[in-house]
Amino acid sequence: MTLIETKGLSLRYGGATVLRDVNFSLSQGEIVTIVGPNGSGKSSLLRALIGALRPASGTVIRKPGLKIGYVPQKLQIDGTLPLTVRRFLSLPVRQTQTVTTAALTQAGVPELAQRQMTDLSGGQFQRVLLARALLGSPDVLILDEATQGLDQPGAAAFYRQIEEVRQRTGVAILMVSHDLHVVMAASDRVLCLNGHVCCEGTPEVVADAPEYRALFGSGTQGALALYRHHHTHDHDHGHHHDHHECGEDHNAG
Ligand SMILES: Nc1ncnc2c1ncn2[C@@H]1O[C@H](COP(=O)(O)OP(=O)(O)OP(=O)(O)O)[C@@H](O)[C@H]1O
Repeated sequence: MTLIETKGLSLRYGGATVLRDVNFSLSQGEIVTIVGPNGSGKSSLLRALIGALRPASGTVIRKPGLKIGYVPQKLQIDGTLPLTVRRFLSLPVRQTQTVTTAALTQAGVPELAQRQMTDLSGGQFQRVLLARALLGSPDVLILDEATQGLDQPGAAAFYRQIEEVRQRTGVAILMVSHDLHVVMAASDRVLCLNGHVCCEGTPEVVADAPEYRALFGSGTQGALALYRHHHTHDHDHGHHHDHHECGEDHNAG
């Protein structure tokens, strides 16, 4: 079932078009990653999908009643305020202990409930943000560079947790990431942006695409083989592995 879809979506800030003609869809249970160089329109696409940015042309279609959980890149917490993890999860909407415990368990960190937010490591903090996004059982989880600042094992562990959540709950996951190696391995489908959709498909197809290699080089191939784990499920989304010509100037190499 399609949860979110864009048709011919173009986005503009003032007179500048930052993304044009994006046809994209996210189905139930899918993990899709958006990659692309800095300024290629990744965050703008996320903002359009959650309704925070109006299309210049084209449409965004969300399934009626769609619930979206959002994991931001970072969140500033006032270091002078004592705030336990459990209380943080109860802001701004009060949650029962059962609900917060369940969310923390899903995020893989049930033991953190009584800890102070300011005492958490980067990886633990991101797990708590994940738990917060899972409150209310979303249909879609959107993560905007949620592993920024984590080392590679930390990022890999975070993505494994996401995969586990997906398997347990069937939530669809859309993420923006610069951790190309890890992300490619954790995704069903990758969307490579550069002001438009450069290429799209399974991680293997995208890593092989000349458009992707022009942007990122060919170094991800080996890492991909190393990190790739096998999904036992099978999705039939009917997506094509599209390759488009990249009109932008590539920063080759
Ligand atoms: N509020 C804004 N007003 C004007 N221009 C903006 C605004 N937000 C983003 N842009 C521009 O739109 C383009 C796309 O930005 P966006 O943040 O979507 O890229 P990105 O792919 O997420 O980049 P990064 O990887 O650096 O986070 C950039 O050229 C950026 O400068």
